[in-house]
Amino acid sequence: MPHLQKNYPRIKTIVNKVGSITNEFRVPKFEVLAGDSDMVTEVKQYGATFKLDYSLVYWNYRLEHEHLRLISKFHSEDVVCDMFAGIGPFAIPAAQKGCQVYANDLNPDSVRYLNINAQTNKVSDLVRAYNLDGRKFISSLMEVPSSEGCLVSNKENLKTSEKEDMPHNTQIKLEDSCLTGAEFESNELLRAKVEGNITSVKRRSESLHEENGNSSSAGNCVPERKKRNLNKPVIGSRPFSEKPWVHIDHVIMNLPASAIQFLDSLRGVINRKYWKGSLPWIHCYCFIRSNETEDSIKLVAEAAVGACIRDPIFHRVRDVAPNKAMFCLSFRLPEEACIGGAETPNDIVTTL
Ligand SMILES: C[S@@+](CC[C@H](N)C(=O)[O-])C[C@H]1O[C@@H](n2cnc3c(N)ncnc32)[C@H](O)[C@@H]1O
Repeated sequence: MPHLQKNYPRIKTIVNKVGSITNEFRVPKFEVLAGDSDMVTEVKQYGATFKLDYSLVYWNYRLEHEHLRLISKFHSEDVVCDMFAGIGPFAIPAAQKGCQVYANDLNPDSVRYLNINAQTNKVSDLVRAYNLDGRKFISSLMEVPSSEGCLVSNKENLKTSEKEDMPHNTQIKLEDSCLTGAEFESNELLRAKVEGNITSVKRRSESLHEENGNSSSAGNCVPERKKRNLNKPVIGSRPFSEKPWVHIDHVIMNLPASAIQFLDSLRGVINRKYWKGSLPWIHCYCFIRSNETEDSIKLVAEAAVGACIRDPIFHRVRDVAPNKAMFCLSFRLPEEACIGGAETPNDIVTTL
């Protein structure tokens, strides 16, 4: 077979996916049909190279077009937050475009490869990687530090019934969980972090968004381009915005089986007093079964964020089974979901 000859000897292992994915990290099980049992490999998507271990992390080559579609909506100066980043198929190309990316995954192996891939693709300066549960990640990221004059956590401003268990000192926890590739490789440093000997990872303080002022492009998925010095080269040329609580343009939530249940973590985390410019676009992936509709999914999302969602955009990503399709629900976070935003309406229907 000519194509086999062409690929030989690069193909070292042939595997077959077995069973369905049930584990938290969405890692499929494979049986080795031929070759090495080592499942570390390299793949390419739209000019980026990704190293991964198929036996340890999630990877789905079928999402290439979707990764590209979403990134095409971003502008080079956008700040992106990827709650379930995996090994970086959104984060790396977004950073290659010039975006600053806060990328998180609960799977430590995914974070390790995310950092390796950021280095390989020369975008380490624009990617901050975290190893936290998605909820903790977003609440920590949005926490206004006391040095900014905010003495209580954002969640403290919510009604008691809406409070979640907020970890004390979340800012320190967030910094402790932000690991560069080199740090991840260093067991000693990791141990020191766990033991609390190191409380922060050095951060550059300048905020890109302080100079941007207010801008808004409600109803349009492509945010307005912000003013900046166009003489500056895009990639790696500016300090990373270290104040995520001041502005983020996009939040990516690609965990289709349950991302919609994480939407409540966006409720009451943004404090309008500190936030500059328009609210972020949320890109929440979900499955829609034949007994569900876009309207029913919208109601679930509204109940989670505690506010009406205006002009949602549903994009069909792919069919995953005869009665089940993967969608991306994109919407701008409503003002009512923020502290100091418009008042939360109490007439939201929560039943399906
Ligand atoms: C469907 S994969 C998507 C990965 C990547 N964004 C992509 O498009 O290929 C979902 C990822 O979410 C991670 N994950 C699962 N539960 C999580 C949680 N509670 N908090 C953060 N990440 C989680 C998994 O480890 C997995 O890497």
